Amino acid sequence: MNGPMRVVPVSILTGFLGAGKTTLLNRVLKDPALADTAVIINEFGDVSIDHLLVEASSDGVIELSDGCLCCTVRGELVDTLADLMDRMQTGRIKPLKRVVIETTGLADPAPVLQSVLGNPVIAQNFRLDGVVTVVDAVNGEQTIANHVEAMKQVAVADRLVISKSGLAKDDGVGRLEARLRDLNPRAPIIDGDTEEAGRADLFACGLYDATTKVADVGRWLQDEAHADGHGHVHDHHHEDGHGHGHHHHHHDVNRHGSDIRSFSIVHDRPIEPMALEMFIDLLRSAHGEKLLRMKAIVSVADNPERPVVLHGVQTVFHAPERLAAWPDPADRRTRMVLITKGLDEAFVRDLFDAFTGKPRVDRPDAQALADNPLAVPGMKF
Ligand SMILES: Nc1nc2c(ncn2[C@@H]2O[C@H](COP(=O)(O)OP(=O)(O)OP(=O)(O)O)[C@@H](O)[C@H]2O)c(=O)[nH]1
Repeated sequence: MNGPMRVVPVSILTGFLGAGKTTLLNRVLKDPALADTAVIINEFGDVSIDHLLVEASSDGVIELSDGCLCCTVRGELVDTLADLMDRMQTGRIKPLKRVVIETTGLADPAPVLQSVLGNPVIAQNFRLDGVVTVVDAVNGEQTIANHVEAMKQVAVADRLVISKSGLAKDDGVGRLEARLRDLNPRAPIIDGDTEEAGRADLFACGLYDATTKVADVGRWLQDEAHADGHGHVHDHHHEDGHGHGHHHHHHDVNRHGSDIRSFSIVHDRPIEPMALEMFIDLLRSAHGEKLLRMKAIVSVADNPERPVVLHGVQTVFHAPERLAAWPDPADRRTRMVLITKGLDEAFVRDLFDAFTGKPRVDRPDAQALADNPLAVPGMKF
């Protein structure tokens, strides 16, 4: 050990699926004041895309394996923080000024906070500095009403950032602000489009203090601390007996509702633009409510050298983005991660196969699907 270490502030960046966490993080990370920040990201889905999209130097981003931070990989978070400490103390990495943890959109923040606040080893070296919660101006109100995790994410926040205000309907932002105020009277509400939201001090909130939040927050944290009956949170990510890298969705799914599923589609040939457009249109128009999140990096046949990144958040599909090149040139497969609520995986796979021309006797072909009156035009690549 090289003498006493500084206690490193930890910021938690949370917000529901697709709210705009990674977008905000990418902006804030450009602030030179955030040099020497480690970013820990966590993705819900067995094919990860997020690490390809976070624009920090690759060694600054640590990806926790498949599973959700608030349940299956919570132990992994504790291990990761302990490992960072060890590497700093032995001089293998420069002293960190800050750690930012981006949670999955489905994360219940209470157990994540408790991992940092309640673990004695972690608490010696890290302090929880603050929780920044991103709320999407288009879907936010509805999402808070429908998902208890989203409501808790707002209630525990030190700062609330409203994203996508430019896409909201006339009085949408005002109504959302009023709802946020009810749930969290003290946290400043910041418009994500402002310069303020993109500065490093967004994350510098001061020591986390649950007593300044609505009364429920203290109770949630206490409930988590006592969850195992021993007053502290155990590392339970090995409980399925499979060890690292083999976490199973059923833990997460149990916690988040039995009809929430995450699955991925991997395809190794470029996809015709029209086929992709029709697949997305049909999925969105007919099943958008059940599609909590879709994230994809797609090889499109018109220019397979430059993949397209797609983001769907409930019924909203954001404008596709063409990357200049593949983030990892060795892997040029199309990868889609979907998080659905009450939408059958087999159905979505069949739809995808139909549009990408994988023949099967008992399935309608792409033309028949495209003739579906529910399909709406619009997604152009
Ligand atoms: N117009 C607009 N689009 C935004 C804004 N913030 C995010 N987006 C878009 O919303 C989509 C989802 O953004 P992400 O930053 O990936 O959201 P996330 O919260 O990290 O998503 P998950 O990790 O899946 O929960 C992307 O297409 C973004 O470009 C915003 O303030 N305005």
